[in-house]
Amino acid sequence: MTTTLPRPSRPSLGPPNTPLPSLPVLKTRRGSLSSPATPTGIRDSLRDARRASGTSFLPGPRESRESNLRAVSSALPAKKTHTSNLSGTTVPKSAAGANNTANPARAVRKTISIASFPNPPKGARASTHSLSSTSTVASPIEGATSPKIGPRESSLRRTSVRPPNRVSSIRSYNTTPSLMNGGGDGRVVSLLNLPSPPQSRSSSAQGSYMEETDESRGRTADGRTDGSSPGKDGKGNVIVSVRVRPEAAPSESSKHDLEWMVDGRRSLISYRGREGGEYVYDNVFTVHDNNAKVYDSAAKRLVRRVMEGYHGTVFAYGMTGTGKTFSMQGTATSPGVIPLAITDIFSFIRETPHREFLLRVSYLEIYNEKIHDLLSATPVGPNGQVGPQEEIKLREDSKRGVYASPLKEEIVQSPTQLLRVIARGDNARRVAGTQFNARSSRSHAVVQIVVESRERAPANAAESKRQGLVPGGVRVSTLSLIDLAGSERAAESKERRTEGAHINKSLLTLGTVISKLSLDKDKEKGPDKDKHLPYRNSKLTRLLQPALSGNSLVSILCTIQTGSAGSVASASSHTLETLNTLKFASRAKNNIVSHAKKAEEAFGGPGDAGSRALLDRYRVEIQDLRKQLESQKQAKTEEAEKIREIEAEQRHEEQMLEMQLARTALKERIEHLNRLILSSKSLGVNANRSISSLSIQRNSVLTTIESTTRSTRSSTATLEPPQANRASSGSARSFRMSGMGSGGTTPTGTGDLLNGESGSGDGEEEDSLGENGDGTASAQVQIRALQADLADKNRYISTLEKRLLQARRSSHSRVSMSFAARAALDEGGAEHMLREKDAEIADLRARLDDKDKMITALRSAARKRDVADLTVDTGASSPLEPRRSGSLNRGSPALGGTASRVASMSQPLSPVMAGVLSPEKRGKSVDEMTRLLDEMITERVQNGGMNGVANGGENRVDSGISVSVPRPGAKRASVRISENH
Ligand SMILES: Nc1ncnc2c1ncn2[C@@H]1O[C@H](COP(=O)(O)OP(=O)(O)OP(=O)(O)O)[C@@H](O)[C@H]1O
Repeated sequence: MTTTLPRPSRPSLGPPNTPLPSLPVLKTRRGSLSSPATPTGIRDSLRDARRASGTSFLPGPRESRESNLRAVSSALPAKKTHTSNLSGTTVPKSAAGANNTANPARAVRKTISIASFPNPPKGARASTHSLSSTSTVASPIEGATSPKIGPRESSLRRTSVRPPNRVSSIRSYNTTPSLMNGGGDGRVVSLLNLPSPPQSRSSSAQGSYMEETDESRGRTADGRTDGSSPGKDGKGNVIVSVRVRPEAAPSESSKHDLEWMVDGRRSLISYRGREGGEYVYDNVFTVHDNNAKVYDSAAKRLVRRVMEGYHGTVFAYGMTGTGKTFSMQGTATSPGVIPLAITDIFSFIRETPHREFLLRVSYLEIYNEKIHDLLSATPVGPNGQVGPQEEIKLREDSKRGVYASPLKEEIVQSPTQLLRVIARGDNARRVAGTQFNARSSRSHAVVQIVVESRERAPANAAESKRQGLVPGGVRVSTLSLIDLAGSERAAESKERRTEGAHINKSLLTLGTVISKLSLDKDKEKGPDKDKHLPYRNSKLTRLLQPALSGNSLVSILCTIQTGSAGSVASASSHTLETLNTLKFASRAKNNIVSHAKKAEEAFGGPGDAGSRALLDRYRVEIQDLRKQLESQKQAKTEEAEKIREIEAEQRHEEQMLEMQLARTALKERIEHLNRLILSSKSLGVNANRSISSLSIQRNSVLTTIESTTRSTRSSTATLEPPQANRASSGSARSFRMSGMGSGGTTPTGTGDLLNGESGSGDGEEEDSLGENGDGTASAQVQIRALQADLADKNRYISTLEKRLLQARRSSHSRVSMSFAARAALDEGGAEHMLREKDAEIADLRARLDDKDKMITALRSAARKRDVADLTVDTGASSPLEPRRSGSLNRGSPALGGTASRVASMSQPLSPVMAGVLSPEKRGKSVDEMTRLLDEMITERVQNGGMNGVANGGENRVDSGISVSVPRPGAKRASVRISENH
C-alpha cells in the first residue's frame, strides 16, 4: 500500500501555551510532496490508496451515489467568475500557499481538532499519556493500514510535526474551559465521547442506521477500548464535520481532480491548488458516505446527550446547493439528521424507563431577517404570497436564554407525529430555484425540540404517587436542528438578490462572531472582557447566541462540493467559496468553546405559574384536577347520601300513608262487616218483633250509621273499586232498608234475598217508623241511612264515570295508535272490535241488572215490612208519630225539595194519621216513599253530575256520560252510558 502524500518527519509538538489564533495558519509543508509524481502516477497512487484506506479523491466513483442528485452544474456556465460573499470574513491568507503545488516545501494549512486528542483513561490516566504518543512519527500510510493506530493518532502525529509557529488551532484539553476538563482534575471528559446507553437499532427510521461499530464505540479496529486510543469518537463538546457532495454528472478525471483529496478515515481534506492546505476535522464525509453515517458520526451522541439534559445545536453550513438540506432532512430512502434524531429521541425514551418525558416542538424560519413560525404560518397562496403573520421577536431571559416569541409549540408523542409536524413546517418553508439549486432554501430554518424529563416516582411509592409527589424535579433541555440558507453570489432576479443579501449578511455575521470568539476566549483570561460580539447584528446569530457562547453542545456540518474539472464546482470562484467554508469550519472548531452543563432539575411549585417546564405545570394541574375530582367525588357521595335519605324518608312517608290507608280500609271493612251483622240482627229483631230488641237495634243502627257516615266521609276522597263501591252501596242500601224496617244486603246478596222473598211471600210490608215507638229517632236514622246511601251511590256513580272515562281514553288511544293498523284490518278486525263493544255493553247490562235487583230487593223489603206491619198492632207507634214527623220536617236541608217531600210523605205516618192508616194506605205510602226516594236519588245523581260538571266539567261533558236512575214505578233501573267519540 502506498500513499501519495508521504508525511514529513516533524518534531514533537506539545500543547500550545500561547493564545491560539482564530484562523488556521498556512504553514509550509516540508517534504509533504517531496516526491512529486506525474499526474497519471499520482492518480493511480491515489486510487490505490483510496481502495485500501477508504480515502476518497474527488471526483468520486459513479457507483454508490445517493439518489436525488440534481444537475445543477449543467444549468450553469462552465466558467464564470464568482465573487465570494464570505470573502469578507477575516481570513488571513498566506502568500506561501499560492504556489504550494510546485513548492516541495509548500505551506499546509492544518487544523487540528480538539477531538483528535485521545480520551482520558478510565482511571487516573495522566493527561500526558496521549500526548506522549504524539511524539511518534508515523506516516499516513501507517495510519491507514495499521489496525493498531487509529486515524486520530495519525492526525496527532501530523500535528506533532508541525512547527510551533504554525497551526495553532490545537486546543489543549488541559486548558479548554469546557467539560472536556472534567471538572479541572486534568481528565478529559468529553460529553460527546461518553458512552451512550445501548441503542436500539431497530428504531432507526427506514432501518438506515449504520450498525454501531467498534470505532464508534470508542474501540480501535483491533477491539481495544478507546481509553488510551483516541478512536473515532474522541470528540469534544463541539464537533465540526465536513461533507463533500458528489457531483451530479461526474466527468472524466482531470488535473483539477487532483487538487482535492478527501480522506474520510483520517478526516482530512487537502487542497493542493492556490491557497491550498490540509484541513482536518472531527469528521470528513466523502461522497460515498450516506446520511446515516453522517448522523451517526456527527449528531447521534449529541442527541443522546440532549436527552440526558444538555442543550445541543446541530447546524448545516455551506454554499448553496452543496447538500445542507439533503443532510439535515434527507430523502425518503435516505433520511437525514432531523428524522434520524427524532427516531433516536424516541428510542432513548423507550430505553429509559426510570424517567418520564415530555416533548414539544417548534419550527421557525428567518427569512429576510424576519422570523416566521412555520407551524402556524399562513399557507402560501397560488401567487406565492404569504399572508401576514404576527411578528415574532427574539427575547431573552435568564432561564430560557434567547428565544422567539410568540411561537407555536406542539406537544408530540410519537416519532410519526413529530415527523409530521416537521414535514408541515418544511412545506411552509420558502424555497426557490436559483442558479445553483433548483430548490434552494431561501431562509434559515430552525427546528427546536424541547425535552422535559423527570425521574419517575418509584413503583413502591404508590402513596406519594397518588399524592402527585415525585422524587426529582424537571429537567429541560433543547435540541436545535438548523438548516442554514446557503451563501450565494448575486442572483439575477431582484427578489433572489434581496434574499441573497439577507442570507449573506447573516452568514457573514455568523462568521464574524465565530472569528471573534477566539478573541473573546483569550480576553476572558485577561482584564479586558468587554469585547463586543455582534450577536445582535443578525437574527441568526442572536438565535445561535446561547450555542455559540458555550451553553450547549454543538455540531457543525459544513457541506462543500469540489467538482471535477470543467464543472461549476471547479470554477475558481466556487473553489474560493469552498475554501471559505473549510476555513469557517476550522474557525468554528477552534473558537467555539462549549461549557455545556446538564440542565438542573427544577422544581416548579404549585404557585410557579410561569414555570417553563410543562411537565411541572402538568403535574401541578394533574394534582389540582385530582383534588377537584376527589372533592367532587366526595360531594357526589354526600349528595347521593342525602338523596338516599330523602328517598328513604319519602318511602317511609309513603309506607306510613299506605299503612294509614290500609288501616282506614280495614276499619271501613270492619265497620261494613259490623253493619252487615247489625243489619242481620235488625232483620232478626224484625222477625221476632221484639220492641226491646228493635230498640237495641235502633241504637245499634244509629251507631252504625254514624260510623258509616264518618267512614264514608273519610273515604270519599279515595276511589274505591267498583266491587267495593257496590258492596258499599249495598251496605248503604241495607241501611236504608234497615231504616225502613227492611233487611239489607249487598247487591250480590240481593239475589238470595229475592230468593228468600219468594219463600216468604209478597205483600209483606213493614213500617219501621212505628216499630220502635220513637218516630223522630227512626226518621233521623232513615235520613242518615238515605244520606249514606246517596253518598255511596254518588261514589259508585263517580267511580263508574271514572272507569268509563278511562276506558274511553284507552279506547281512544287504542284507536289513534292502531289507526293505520285498523285501516289495514280486514273485516275480522272490525268484528273483533264489535265483539269488544258488545262485551262492554253486556258488562254494563249486567251492572244494570244488579241495579234492578237492588231495586227489586228494596221493594221486596218494603213489601216485607208492610206484611210485617199488618201483623203488628198498628196503634203501637202512634205516640211517636209527631216526633217522627217533626224530625222529618226538620229534615236535612241538604236533601232540599226531595227531603221535604220525603218529610211530607211521612205525614201519613204522623201520630195523627197513623191510627187511621189502612194497610193500603201504608202500602201506598211505602210506594210513595220508594218513589220519592228514587226521585231523590235521581236528583242527587243529577246534582252530582252537575257538580261533576262544576268540578271537572270537561270530563263530564267530554265523556258524555249520563246516568239515569230508575223512575218510580219503572220496571227496571237503567244506567245508560253513552260515549261521544
Ligand atoms: N450527498 C449527496 N448525495 C446526493 N445528492 C446530494 C447530496 N448532497 C446534495 N445532493 C443533491 O443536491 C441538490 C442540492 O442539495 P440541497 O438542496 O440539499 O442543497 P443546499 O445546500 O440545501 O442548498 P440551498 O442552500 O440552496 O438550500 C439536491 O438535489 C440534493 O438531492
